[in-house]
Amino acid sequence: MRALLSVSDKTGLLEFARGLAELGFELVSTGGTARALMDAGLTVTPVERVTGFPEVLAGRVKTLHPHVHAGVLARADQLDELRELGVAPFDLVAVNLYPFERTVAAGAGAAEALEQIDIGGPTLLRAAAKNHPRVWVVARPEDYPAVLAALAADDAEAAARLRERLAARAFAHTAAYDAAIAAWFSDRLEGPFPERRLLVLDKAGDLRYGENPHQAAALYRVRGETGPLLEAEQLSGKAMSFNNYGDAEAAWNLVSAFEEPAAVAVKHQNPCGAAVAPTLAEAFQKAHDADPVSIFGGIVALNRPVDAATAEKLAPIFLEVVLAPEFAPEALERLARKKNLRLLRVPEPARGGYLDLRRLRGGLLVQDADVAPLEEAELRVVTRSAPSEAEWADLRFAWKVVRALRSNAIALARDGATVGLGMGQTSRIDAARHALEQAGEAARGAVMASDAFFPFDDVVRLAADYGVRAVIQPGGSKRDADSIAAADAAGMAMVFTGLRVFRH
Ligand SMILES: NC(=O)c1ncn([C@@H]2O[C@H](COP(=O)(O)O)[C@@H](O)[C@H]2O)c1NC=O
Repeated sequence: MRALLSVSDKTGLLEFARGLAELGFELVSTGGTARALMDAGLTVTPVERVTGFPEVLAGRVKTLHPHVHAGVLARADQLDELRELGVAPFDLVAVNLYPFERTVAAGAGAAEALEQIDIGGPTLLRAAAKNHPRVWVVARPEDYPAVLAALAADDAEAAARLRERLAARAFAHTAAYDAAIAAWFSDRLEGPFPERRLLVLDKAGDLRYGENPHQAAALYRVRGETGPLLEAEQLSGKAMSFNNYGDAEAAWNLVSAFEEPAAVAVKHQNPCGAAVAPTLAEAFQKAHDADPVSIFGGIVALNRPVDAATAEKLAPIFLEVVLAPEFAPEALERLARKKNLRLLRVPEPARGGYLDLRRLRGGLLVQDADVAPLEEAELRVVTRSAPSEAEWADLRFAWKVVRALRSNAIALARDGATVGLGMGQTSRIDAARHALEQAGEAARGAVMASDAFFPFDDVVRLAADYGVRAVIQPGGSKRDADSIAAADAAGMAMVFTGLRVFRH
């Protein structure tokens, strides 16, 4: 039996090769792999001896030769033909590829990136995978132990099943490799919306179920991307559910928008309370008090390490998930006592652009994620009175919150905390009504943010009736003048952002 070993990542190589040698395999290898094996005292046939041709062009051509590929591709019923050609068969191919993705992620230039496009390796993997009824193909070091075990066992059927699984993995591996190369070209030549985009999804784990118990679900990573929830470390509690992930991401996105200590509670993708304060414990208390009913069973995101004081406030409340950049040991000890509460340490604030993908049946809507900052230079006071300093702070705060709500959305805030939220309504006046009714007396002296312009002056008039003092909204309606006049009549200040922030 003969094995061809040609690997860039030499993890586990020596143990694997030793195991193969003990099973009676002759080992054939390319330059660096052969050297590593020989240095470890193993007997190796250099691939040049098989091809009768040196490795040339700085490694661009090593295994690309009929004496290699005929040996890999010959079916069991073609071995006589192979013998007549004077070519010996290969029974196993273990190849892993030049690290193209890692090289370009490290900022390599075009010339270096091109050199890292493996040609011979994928060719070998595809050939061996095609011929899996006879040949073993091993593309990942983590598969070495299973292959050795199957070779040592006397179960031809189980071995054939494993060879088929390995073949499927090898084709997925080379396809993903080519997808990374294609993405590298298209990013450089076509930008984020190329004619064809190849998404590679790697399973991160099965989920117990989807949005509802009758829906099966799993979590996947998008190859080449990272994200706060994908990088998060679960410190305690039950496994995260499908809905937990969605809600935790929504909470993390909003809490990451604040510089000062902040707390955000989310239910069903929408914040139900958000607040900033000099300390995290105060911020959480304010976010909780914003809607002490809805937070029940909610998800809380905090943008500072959770200290003992905050943990004391979190502990009595039934929550699904708490996520934060860190947990102090006392806080962890206190909260981990609650077995059902999931605690997530999230290393990175959610910052920077990414592509937002939304599924249609048979299609995908792709857009830049809405991370555009509020441009101070774009802010325009359009009323006779301007916001006070405290109102400005609340307007900026409310604007961040309204962006996180499903449209149509209205957020009311006061003293760095939400006091009323209206979201997911089909009319803006209904969103306003919901927010104002929820706030009640707390609307007096509060500020209001709207995710899109006011088509009529009704929202402003209603807000004035409740005592709202200042409004922030994109502006741009045909009837802006009516809303401005209503604000002026009530002595309210109004600021235009020039930026619409729908979330559908
Ligand atoms: N050109 C070839 O014929 C060729 N054959 C195998 N390789 C790659 O060479 C690497 C191993 O090289 P070495 O054994 O010299 O460290 C592997 O990643 C393998 O995928 C090749 N290199 C690139 O295409």
